[in-house]
Amino acid sequence: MDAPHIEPIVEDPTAPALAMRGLSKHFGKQVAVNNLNLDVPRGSFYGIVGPNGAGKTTAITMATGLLRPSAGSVWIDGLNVWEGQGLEAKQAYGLLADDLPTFDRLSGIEYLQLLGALRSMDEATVAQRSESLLQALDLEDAGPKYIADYSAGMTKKILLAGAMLHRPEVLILDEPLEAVDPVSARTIRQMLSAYVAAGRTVILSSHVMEVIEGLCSHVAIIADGQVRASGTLDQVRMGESLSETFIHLIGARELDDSSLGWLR
Ligand SMILES: Nc1ncnc2c1ncn2[C@@H]1O[C@H](COP(=O)(O)OP(=O)(O)OP(=O)(O)O)[C@@H](O)[C@H]1O
Repeated sequence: MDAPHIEPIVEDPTAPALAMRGLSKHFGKQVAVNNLNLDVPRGSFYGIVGPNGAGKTTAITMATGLLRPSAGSVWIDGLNVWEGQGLEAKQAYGLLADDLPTFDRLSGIEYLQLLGALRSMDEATVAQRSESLLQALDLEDAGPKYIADYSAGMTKKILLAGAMLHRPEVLILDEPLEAVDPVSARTIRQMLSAYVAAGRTVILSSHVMEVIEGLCSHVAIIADGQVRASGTLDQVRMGESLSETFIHLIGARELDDSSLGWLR
């Protein structure tokens, strides 16, 4: 296999939609993210993949100002997240991640109203956008109900609606299609593609290579807290499927049949 493509980072970190420079995170002796450098070009649909424990969630959490890095800097939409522009940066992105608070005792509609108020949006715009998002995501009936009573897929969809409500420049989504039924998944794919077509940036992390290959223009493979390959989908795949590239880069592990003989 040829050397993997790693797209060089640009000189001006305010130019990309998201720029990570020398980003590191240590949890005691555990190095979760290790001097990570990555640019997400504006207007791209950017996939982030990597094995379990690669550091994807930690990097995203630091990039969005929710977890302080041990070292390094992050710019979102040209705004320095950790050095003085964190509040402005929070207006510039929308985030869907598993451990976000969902305010279970609010209904879906109230949750969107709360987010709208926190983002200083006017009520009429919030109402109009909420209605169209709930309709598109097949949550019309669920809208007045407590989020505590939502299924996993419904919760994912209301979090997605919340991330999109203020029409951010950069949408960052950790496994947005997980637990979502195929009809809703198709709608979400169409919504995200339209979002990118309108000139905004979507960053998506997923373990499902077909999702990344079907949607993304660019991809980064992350392992051990570092970028192992990055660039356009074709630059990274180098004529293979993304799944094959991933396995070549990360290394396949063969099942040790003898130690699992008891399963038979
Ligand atoms: N709060 C924490 N305390 C200690 N270690 C942590 C913490 N959060 C993450 N880690 C460790 O950091 C490493 C990276 O974890 P992270 O959740 O970022 O990986 P990931 O790529 O998102 O994995 P997955 O694909 O399984 O979601 C792992 O080894 C994990 O155990």
